[in-house]
Amino acid sequence: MIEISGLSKSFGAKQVLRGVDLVVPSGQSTVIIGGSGTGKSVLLKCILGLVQPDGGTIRLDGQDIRNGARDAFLARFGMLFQGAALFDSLPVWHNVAFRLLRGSLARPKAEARAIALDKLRRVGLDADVADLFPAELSGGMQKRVGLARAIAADPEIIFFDEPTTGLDPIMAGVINALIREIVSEMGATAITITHDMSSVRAIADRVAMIHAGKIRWEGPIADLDTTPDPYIQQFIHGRADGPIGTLR
Ligand SMILES: Nc1ncnc2c1ncn2[C@@H]1O[C@H](COP(=O)(O)OP(=O)(O)OP(=O)(O)O)[C@@H](O)[C@H]1O
Repeated sequence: MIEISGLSKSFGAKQVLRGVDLVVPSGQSTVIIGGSGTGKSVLLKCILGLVQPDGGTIRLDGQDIRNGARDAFLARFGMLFQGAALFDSLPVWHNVAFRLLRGSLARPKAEARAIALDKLRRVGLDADVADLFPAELSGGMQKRVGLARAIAADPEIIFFDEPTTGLDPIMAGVINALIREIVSEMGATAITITHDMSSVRAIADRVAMIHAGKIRWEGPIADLDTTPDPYIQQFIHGRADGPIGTLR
């Protein structure tokens, strides 16, 4: 379980997070929604320790993330970055096995390759893709490779940052279904940032909306459509009129 309480972060005069309180239950898929620039990525970066918050606490299984070994902490996470973020100069299998070839998770090369091939198979890619370079793959295939990389070390917690951006609706559906399957199969805790409402519905057990630096609404996906919260209603229906200003 990840417990975030009173998290705040400013950049210069700009207050991005103003006291975020959120509990992310283990083994469930939580999706974070909110307008552009509301601090969704900053929140994830705070959890990963890539951005230092100004105030508040983040606990993982009861322990403050500032205490304890950094390497061991990061080894528990997997991450699918926006745009897949593959290394162009490395073949696909090497991209997937990246974290298995160095650091605390290092394995012998042959074993790392075998794991990479297994994870590629898991996301629907054949072994003949393993020795290609990322530039030789379509955007959807690159996303799958990014997904295989995110699960390569069997992480307990996986972050998906806008997993369907740039994909056609069918490929987006395939990636959503894969994410859902992987999370259920691995029993992993997932946190996804997305603007894509069909992704929210396909992936989420729980939804949290961030607005004006705080969690505006949080609840099970089944309550999303029926909540009277005007911010949620405006957001999920994509209305220009409502309490969320459109001049940003
Ligand atoms: N390192 C940084 N230095 C200065 N400002 C930053 C930094 N990182 C983020 N910000 C600012 O914090 C705000 C929130 O950014 P963030 O990337 O978290 O938004 P987001 O909700 O993920 O947006 P989007 O949905 O468009 O990706 C933005 O105004 C951004 O400019």
